[in-house]
Amino acid sequence: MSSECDVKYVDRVIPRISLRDFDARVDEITAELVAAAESYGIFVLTDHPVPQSAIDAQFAAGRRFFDLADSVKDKTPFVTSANAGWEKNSQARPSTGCVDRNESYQMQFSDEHMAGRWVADDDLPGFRNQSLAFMHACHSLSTKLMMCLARGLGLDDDQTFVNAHDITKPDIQTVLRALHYFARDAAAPTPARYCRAGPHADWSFLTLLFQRPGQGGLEMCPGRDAVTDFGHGQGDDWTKIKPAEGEIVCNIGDLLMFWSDDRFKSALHRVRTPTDPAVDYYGDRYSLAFFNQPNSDCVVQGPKHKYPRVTGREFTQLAMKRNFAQLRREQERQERQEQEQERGIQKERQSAMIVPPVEFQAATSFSPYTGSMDAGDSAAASAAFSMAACMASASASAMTASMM
Ligand SMILES: O=C(O)CCC(=O)C(=O)O
Ligand SMILES: [Fe+2]
Repeated sequence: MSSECDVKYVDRVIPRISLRDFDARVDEITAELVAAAESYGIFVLTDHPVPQSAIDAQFAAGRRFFDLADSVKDKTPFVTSANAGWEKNSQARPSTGCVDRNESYQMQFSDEHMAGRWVADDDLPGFRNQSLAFMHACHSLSTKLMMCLARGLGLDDDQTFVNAHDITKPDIQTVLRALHYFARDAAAPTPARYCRAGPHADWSFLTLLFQRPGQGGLEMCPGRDAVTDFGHGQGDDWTKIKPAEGEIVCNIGDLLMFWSDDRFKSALHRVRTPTDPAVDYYGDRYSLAFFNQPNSDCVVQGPKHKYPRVTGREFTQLAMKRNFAQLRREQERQERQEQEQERGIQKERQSAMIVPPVEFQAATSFSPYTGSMDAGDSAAASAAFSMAACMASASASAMTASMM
């Protein structure tokens, strides 16, 4: 994993697809969606049917939720089995081995998943109805895209994907996630291993992402050839996706990559951690991610049968298993690296003691050895500390990490 500071940027043109006159232009729109899905797997929708007033209202509702005291938000904590509820600084990413520094609230359509997970009307009047209305608008737009993508793949039934995302059934897994990234002081250095959202691909079928103008940070890196490939560290060059009013960023998720036998690409993306006051956004950042996730019982099988047939539930379980195995490998790698660093420091200390330079004996506090050793000590100490913090929160959230 490269650090945020030495990242390479590439100016890619992210496809922009207008949904104007959808019914009349459906073939043209389908061709554009397929081309975008086959290349970067990420595109921007314009002239779509979700009104700006509805987007603004949902951002305002999310803002009201995040402004509540943690003790109130914690009345509806995140649970993995439901993939719903509130969590803070607890989603660990395999790419970083650390938790993302944000809070999020995940909402689902089904009463079964949301039992005890909706914030109470007394705490936030109207929040539930507002959010469900927004989710229906996102779902309705998603069904148009699903129909085009099924046609583009040449499936016999262009409703295959729509039918696999039936929000009236209790086993629907689709999620609206409201996110809040905390403001950082631009004058203070960013702590080691502080990540807004580490590189990842979504497990969903298709994600609709709403950003606020001026609250930048979203970046993408294409190039995963197979859904089984994590891709972290390969082709590590990123492109910024600037937020703009009225636009929706869509990214193909792993499920659609799997379902299309890897023809449609699920893109790596992340939210940049601000480290450079000249270019980065340090303020509070809010976003809304609508993850289309299928019914647990639907059957997933690509037209070319590249991968075995699985149910929606099995796909999610396999993705979680793979994710946590990779997370563990990354955390173990970091632990080994820290132990090696610690051993190197011990060796350096011993050799400094064997041959103490004259100036070291005379003026300890100005010695270059003292200086470098102190610097090493404090770097190692702070790395060890932050790793311990990461490990603690990662294991606390272990299997609670949300599914995207
Ligand atoms: O907040 C964002 O812009 C991206 C969020 C995201 O990628 C996720 O939650 O999976
Ligand atoms: Fe994501």
